[in-house]
Amino acid sequence: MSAGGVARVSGLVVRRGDRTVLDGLDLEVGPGVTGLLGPSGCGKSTLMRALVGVQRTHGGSVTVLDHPAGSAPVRARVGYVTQAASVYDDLTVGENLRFFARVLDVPTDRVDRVLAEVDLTDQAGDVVGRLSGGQRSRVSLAVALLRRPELLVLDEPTVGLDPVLREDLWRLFHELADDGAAVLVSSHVMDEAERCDRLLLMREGAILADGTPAAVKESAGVDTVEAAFLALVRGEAS
Ligand SMILES: Nc1ncnc2c1ncn2[C@@H]1O[C@H](COP(=O)(O)OP(=O)(O)OP(=O)(O)O)[C@@H](O)[C@H]1O
Repeated sequence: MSAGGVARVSGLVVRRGDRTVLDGLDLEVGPGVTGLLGPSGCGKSTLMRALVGVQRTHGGSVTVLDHPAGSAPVRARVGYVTQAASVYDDLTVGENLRFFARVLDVPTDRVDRVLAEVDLTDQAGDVVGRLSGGQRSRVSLAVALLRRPELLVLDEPTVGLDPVLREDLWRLFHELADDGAAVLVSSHVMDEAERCDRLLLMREGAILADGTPAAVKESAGVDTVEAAFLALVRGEAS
């Protein structure tokens, strides 16, 4: 693995139903905030599931922190937040966090720290079922942060959030990356691209571009990441 590499995908093949979603994909994920951007259905969630070791694969390999993805030595070192909130609606925010801290064998004094990180300290006594969508997704994120993951995989964490909350979350992703985590964030909206240290532009299971937002725009000779994506797609078609 190259210096700083946290996850490495090599020749990955994944079929879902009768469709080959990933067909020999190669990439590495390192420290910093990496954005995985591409249209709905291009395979972002499938790739993320493979990185955390919950996706059946049909070829190639996925290595995380020098171990096979999903294997016992890395499970506690990887955090994964899906699009569906995975917390208990009938418990309060604090009760959820304390419950998961016990299940995950994390000292319960981490709970206050992660609630502050996701800006939910004031909601600690609120029942999750009565929170807004953005607050609920931050509870799931707080659970994922309990074990201080070295690789944090976030599947469309900003969908449906208002601009202020999106801004706050992106700031948090960068703070986590500054603390040393590799943060992989998927999105199907290109306007999130500028917030990433590195971009992976994906289409139909393939990586079209890999680089900083500035480099991706410059190599396509355009001003926005969206225009770069379109130029790359047109270039492929011609
Ligand atoms: N459970 C499933 N069974 C069969 N095919 C599936 C299943 N889940 C996803 N797929 C197919 O796999 C392909 C990739 O889906 P995936 O969820 O990885 O895309 P995505 O880029 O994450 O999309 P989105 O942005 O909408 O979440 C899609 O064509 C989808 O139809």
